[in-house]
Amino acid sequence: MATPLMRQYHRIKAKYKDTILFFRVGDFYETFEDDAKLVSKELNIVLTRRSKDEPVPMAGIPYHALDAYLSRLVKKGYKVAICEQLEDPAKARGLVRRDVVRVVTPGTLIEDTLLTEDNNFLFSIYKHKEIYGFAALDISTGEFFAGELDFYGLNAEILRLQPSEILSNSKLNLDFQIKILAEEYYNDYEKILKEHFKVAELSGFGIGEYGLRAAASALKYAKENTMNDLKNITSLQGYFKDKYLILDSTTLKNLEIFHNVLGEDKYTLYHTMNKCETPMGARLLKRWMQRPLKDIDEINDRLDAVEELANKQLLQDSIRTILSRIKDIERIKTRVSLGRAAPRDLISLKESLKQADKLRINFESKILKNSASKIYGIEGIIELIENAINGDYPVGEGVIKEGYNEELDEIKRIASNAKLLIGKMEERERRNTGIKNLKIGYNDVMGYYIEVSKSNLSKVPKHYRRKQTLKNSERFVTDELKELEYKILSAKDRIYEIENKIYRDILKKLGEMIDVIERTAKSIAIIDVISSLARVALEMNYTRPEVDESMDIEIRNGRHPVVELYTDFVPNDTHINSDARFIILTGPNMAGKSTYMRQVALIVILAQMGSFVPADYAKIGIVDRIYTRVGASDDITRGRSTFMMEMVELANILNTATERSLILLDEIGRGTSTYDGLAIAWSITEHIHNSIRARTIFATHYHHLIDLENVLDNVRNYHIAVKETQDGLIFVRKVMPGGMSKSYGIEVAKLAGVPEKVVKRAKEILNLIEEEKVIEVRRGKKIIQTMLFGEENCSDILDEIKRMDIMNLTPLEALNKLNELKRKIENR
Ligand SMILES: Nc1ncnc2c1ncn2[C@@H]1O[C@H](COP(=O)(O)OP(=O)(O)OP(=O)(O)O)[C@@H](O)[C@H]1O
Repeated sequence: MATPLMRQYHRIKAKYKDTILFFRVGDFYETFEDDAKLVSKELNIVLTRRSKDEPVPMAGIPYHALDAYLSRLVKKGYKVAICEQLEDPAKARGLVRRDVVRVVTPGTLIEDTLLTEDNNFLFSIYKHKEIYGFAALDISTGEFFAGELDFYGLNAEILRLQPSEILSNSKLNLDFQIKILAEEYYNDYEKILKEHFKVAELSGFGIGEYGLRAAASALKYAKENTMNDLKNITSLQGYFKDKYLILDSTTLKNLEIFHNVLGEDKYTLYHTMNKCETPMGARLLKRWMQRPLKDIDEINDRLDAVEELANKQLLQDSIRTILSRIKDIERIKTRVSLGRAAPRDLISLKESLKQADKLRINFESKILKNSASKIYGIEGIIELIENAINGDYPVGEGVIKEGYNEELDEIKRIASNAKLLIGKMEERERRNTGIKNLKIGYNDVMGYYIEVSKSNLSKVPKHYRRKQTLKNSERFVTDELKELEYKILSAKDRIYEIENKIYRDILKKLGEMIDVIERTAKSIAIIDVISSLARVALEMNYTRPEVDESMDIEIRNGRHPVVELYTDFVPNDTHINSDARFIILTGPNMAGKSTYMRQVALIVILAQMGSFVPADYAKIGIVDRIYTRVGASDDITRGRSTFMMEMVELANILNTATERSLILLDEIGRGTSTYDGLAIAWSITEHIHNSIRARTIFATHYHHLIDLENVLDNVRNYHIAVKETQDGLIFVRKVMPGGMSKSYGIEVAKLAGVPEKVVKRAKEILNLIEEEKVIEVRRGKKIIQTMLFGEENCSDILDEIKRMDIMNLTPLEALNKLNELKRKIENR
């Protein structure tokens, strides 16, 4: 028979079946039964039994360690329901009332200790046929946006945002863990959104129905789990992909924008460019990098701002000093509006706003001017916190400043008076009784007492009442002492109550000014990003790019922003325009082909996000999407071969690229036979050149492809020069016009330390192949297959046929001639 406590547990657990239930019992959060087994395994804590009579598996954690354990479970993707005691166990009659106050899921965190500086997105998907409505909500910052995408776009958006939790109305073939939500989360979308945003019409959002459904589900889910009405989420932005340069997931990966090939954060474009001083700035920089712009005016506005700060180093320095003193007020704002901000938060907010005030500088450029002008109305907040908050003290124990509330001050006066009187009383009683070591002490059990040592007991006056006998002394109380004690203790309770009420009021008042904090946080973020871009521009010697509607990508002395940090970098030029749209780039392995192609793409991305670029000069005709087909990595998880992966990616490029896109191809067709590969590479080049007409750089080993320059108008050959010396190859890393008709695979193999014998033999075989014009050599047999590439190999036979005078041949002679020709061909 279960005890009442376990019955209560089961009742609550039944409502939160899909979560781990943390059940508060005294100073512990306990888990029971299957939860306990799981938790003990995942957190490596002891699995015990509740009691001998009730052998339920149990594992508990001390209440003060909650956040640390929570964070570990949530990181592993678990949902945890926190069940609290809703009344003081000392005062409860019978079983303490308990209920769940919050369900913690990875995508709905607000606890500062569980969050990193990065955004923490909850992502929701509503699939309808081929349309994917989606919404991304970060309740820790209040950011919320929604839109509609196709499958590729959806995938890219997920990769970009790295959400902590993904919800969906239906099963999807994605590489991410997805939680299927009931239809009701999506169906009531009109009601959910209208009520939350207090609007009569949803059309104002400019977001399609499926995007709205996804948004509603995210909001409902977040509200349910936080058990909060999430007033901090004040707007829903439309996500319109036409506005941005699209970087799909493959491209983000290949260009190492946010993660390098090893999946780390360092040696990435973001890491290089992020010199932001505030978390708000760092998050915004990431957003700008995820979504470079296409609108020339908007890009130039950003560039103007970067230029302003890049040119004024003193101003830049002082702005950065100011920014470095600003805390994450975007997150504090959220905690204020959720009523969860701690005194420390308010102090940080006040100090940050004081700094923000200094950013109201007379800027020249539009964006900076605009941002500075939006920092206003902060005095009220600063004043309120300054007047009310005493310091980082616990609420109820002195957090409210003297002079803020009369009633509180009065009670504090009474309490401190009583304390003073007790202090005086000690003196007086020593005098009156003549007991020199008489002491007034305090403990939680007895309250105030007068302590007299055994040797002085005879001097104790009659009105002292004995309370406790210790080894060497006795403790007494008097009516007067108890009266003073009552004053002090009841004052303490009152102070606790009043301070809590005042504190809540302050949070409420701040909550009413939340738009001021939000506006200021946004301005700070923008100023921070601009100053970060200006700092990089200055430190790394970047230049302002020209951005226009042309088809040009003209770069002089361009550099790879990341590789240049750790090598002696050789800058290179790029000349792409409407006449020279398709670059075929040849050069041996290790020459720097991939680095060069990435460098071009990164410069385009930087330019369109409004940054200066690593080059002496750059002119970029707006690009609408960057495609990359780089390197070969097996996608073992999906069971696709390297070649298959390559073709899937190619299909995507060929089906969706436009004339405005930039395509980078590295070694197409490597995973198949040489003929196949060459044939595919050839026909893809023709197709992109003739039909898609996108700007393209194609790095290849197939030096046969350089012949295409003669056939296709807009193809240009370039190669990366190497020097051949007696000791082998030297890479000079210089991109030069013209194709390279030789590949240096064997030399590179030698450089890599392949044994001399193997290298020598490879050279022999290569000579054989080149002399005999064969391309396959099997098992030591010399010649197996004649190369039929191009007509010249049979030209002597063709000449012979041309020369033949058929009219003067007898049938037998003709037959003999035919036989002879056949034998000739067979012998090749
Ligand atoms: N312009 C440059 N200046 C200095 N070092 C460079 C330059 N370009 C590339 N490198 C260095 O050369 C190395 C090889 O470059 P990369 O990977 O681009 O060669 P690759 O031609 O693409 O080789 P593969 O065909 O084998 O993939 C890189 O590690 C890089 O550090």
